[in-house]
Amino acid sequence: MNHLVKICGLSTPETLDAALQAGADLVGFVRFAKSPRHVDLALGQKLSAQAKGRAQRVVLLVDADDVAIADAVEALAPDLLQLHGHETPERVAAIRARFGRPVMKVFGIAEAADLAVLDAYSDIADHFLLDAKPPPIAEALPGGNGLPFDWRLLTGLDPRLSFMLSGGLNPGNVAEAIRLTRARAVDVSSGVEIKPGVKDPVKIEAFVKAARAAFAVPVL
Ligand SMILES: O=C(O)c1ccccc1NCC(=O)[C@H](O)[C@H](O)COP(=O)(O)O
Repeated sequence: MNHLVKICGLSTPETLDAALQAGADLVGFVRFAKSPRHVDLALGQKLSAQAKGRAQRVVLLVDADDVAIADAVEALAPDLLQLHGHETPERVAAIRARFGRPVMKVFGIAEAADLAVLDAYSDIADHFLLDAKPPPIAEALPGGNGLPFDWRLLTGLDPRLSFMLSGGLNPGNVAEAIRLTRARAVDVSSGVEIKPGVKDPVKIEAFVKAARAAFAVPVL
């Protein structure tokens, strides 16, 4: 995974266009009914068609069953499935085999011990996304909470490990996050919004620019 910027939770043609114009490499569509960013199948299909050939299209699912995944794959024809729930290595392998799409498994990080589980997925998931663990309150979403985790937890990771960084990133902090973690790919949702579920084209452009500038700084 090399120098990629993903804008997640896009749900209107206008903000999707802003992400594409800004040069996002990946665009994410959330399929999780409780989310303010959830897209139904008809809207998801329309947005995905708009992004086709311009960015990698990612469908985000949370502990989805095969029927829900099949519906999303048929309607949105994603390039990548982002699994944002508690999917076991066996479940990730089964989804990958059944749906024939690369899979990005998400890991919630709050402490060093949370990184230990990555090993179990290393031969199974195509990509890792390291996100903040959701806050321990009943109404918290599994992701998209705009909360960063302590990026210093990643400094001990094997430098060959490729991962996408997310959780509370925004145009103002993404450069520091890249510098500290040496992430080669970043993902944002809340940090480019005016309020939950409402993306801001100006913030989207600023985020992509800030990430690209930070990626251009040589790693020492
Ligand atoms: O965005 C949502 O509403 C959402 C719902 C359920 C699972 C995941 C969700 N979002 C994930 C993301 O948008 C990102 O991959 C990641 O969590 C970063 O989000 P943020 O901290 O808001 O930038």
